[in-house]
Amino acid sequence: MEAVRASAAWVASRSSHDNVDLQDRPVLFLSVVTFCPAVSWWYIESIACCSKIEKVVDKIQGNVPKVEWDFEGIHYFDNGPLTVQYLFILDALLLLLLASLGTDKDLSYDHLASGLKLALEKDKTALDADRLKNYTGPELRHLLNWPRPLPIEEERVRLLHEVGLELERSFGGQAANLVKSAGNSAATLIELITRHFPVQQLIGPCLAIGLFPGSFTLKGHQVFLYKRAQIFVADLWGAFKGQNYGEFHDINSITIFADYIVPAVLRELGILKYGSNLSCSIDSNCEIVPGSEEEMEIRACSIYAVEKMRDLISKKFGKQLLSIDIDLWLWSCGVQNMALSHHRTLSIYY
Ligand SMILES: Nc1nc2c(c(CN[C@H]3C=C[C@H](O)[C@@H]3O)cn2[C@@H]2O[C@H](COP(=O)(O)O)[C@@H](O)[C@H]2O)c(=O)[nH]1
Repeated sequence: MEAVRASAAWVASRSSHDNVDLQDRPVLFLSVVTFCPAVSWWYIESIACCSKIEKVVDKIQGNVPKVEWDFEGIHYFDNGPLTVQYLFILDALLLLLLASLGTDKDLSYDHLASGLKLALEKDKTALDADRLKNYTGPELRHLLNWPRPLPIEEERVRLLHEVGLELERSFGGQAANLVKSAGNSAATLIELITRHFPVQQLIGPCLAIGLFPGSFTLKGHQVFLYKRAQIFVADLWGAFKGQNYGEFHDINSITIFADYIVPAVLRELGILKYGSNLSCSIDSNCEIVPGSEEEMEIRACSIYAVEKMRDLISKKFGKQLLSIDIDLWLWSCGVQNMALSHHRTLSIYY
């Protein structure tokens, strides 16, 4: 997504040393980097890259370990439209709740993925649009086999209703039709998702747009992350192995999905370096305010760093990697490292 790349580069270019330092950050060009992607990238490309990113790229010799989609064995897959419906609902429900401020993790990604899988195995109509429109909180709990009220249950139920309604209104009730109408273009699919599933909400200082939230405003600039919508595309690509519903001619336009895990892995690798205040907040589990400069910088610099890594791998080793593959590698490392210290933001817009 060019919009994601350009805005991540813009945030990276103006990120303060006090928060996130990328070492090869284009600080000098702060005032000239604009939203015009061509201009942004020209300036950023002119930065000599002799940083930690290069060291990491050299160390792995441009070889990113291949991580298979569903390496955890928790997703539903039947090679057809029901899988598309499943992935769409799963990604719509990925309201991250950083459990963070508290102690234990409530309803993790694994719970959601395997809960919905089990529900579909029991009843193939469980995710039909007319059912989605009518679920109540307790019914959703039952569907997910979750013993107590879900975290932010009302919000999840509201989102399910919206998904059901819009799928019915515009796509004959089927997420597979939404995917078909994108004509094998990842960028078009993301555009369709953010256009058809809009919800405007003001949270803290930032405006999050979309049931699949796409953009945030930072100092008057729109910053695009498209995390969940891009994850949906990546899930289709991974599940269907680039065929059928997973065939996208522009899959290389997808960036990483800026969550809280990938930045923590990049920090561990030394690619992201946080200033002392931010380091201190993260290491002592303090909340990072949603929509704050710190949060945006952490997420956008992660996108920028991985794009840089990808470019370097291409230049030095002649390999064209997808950001999706780098993301899955980093993410899978992160989820397996329980001791990883990550930023904690209490937000449903992840
Ligand atoms: N960057 C990135 N972030 C990802 C994923 C995935 C799942 N990808 C699937 C695709 C193939 C594999 O087999 C994976 O299962 C989830 N997440 C995010 O992690 C968070 C987990 O929250 P919690 O469990 O509550 O702590 C949540 O924000 C969720 O949105 C990914 O791939 N990359």
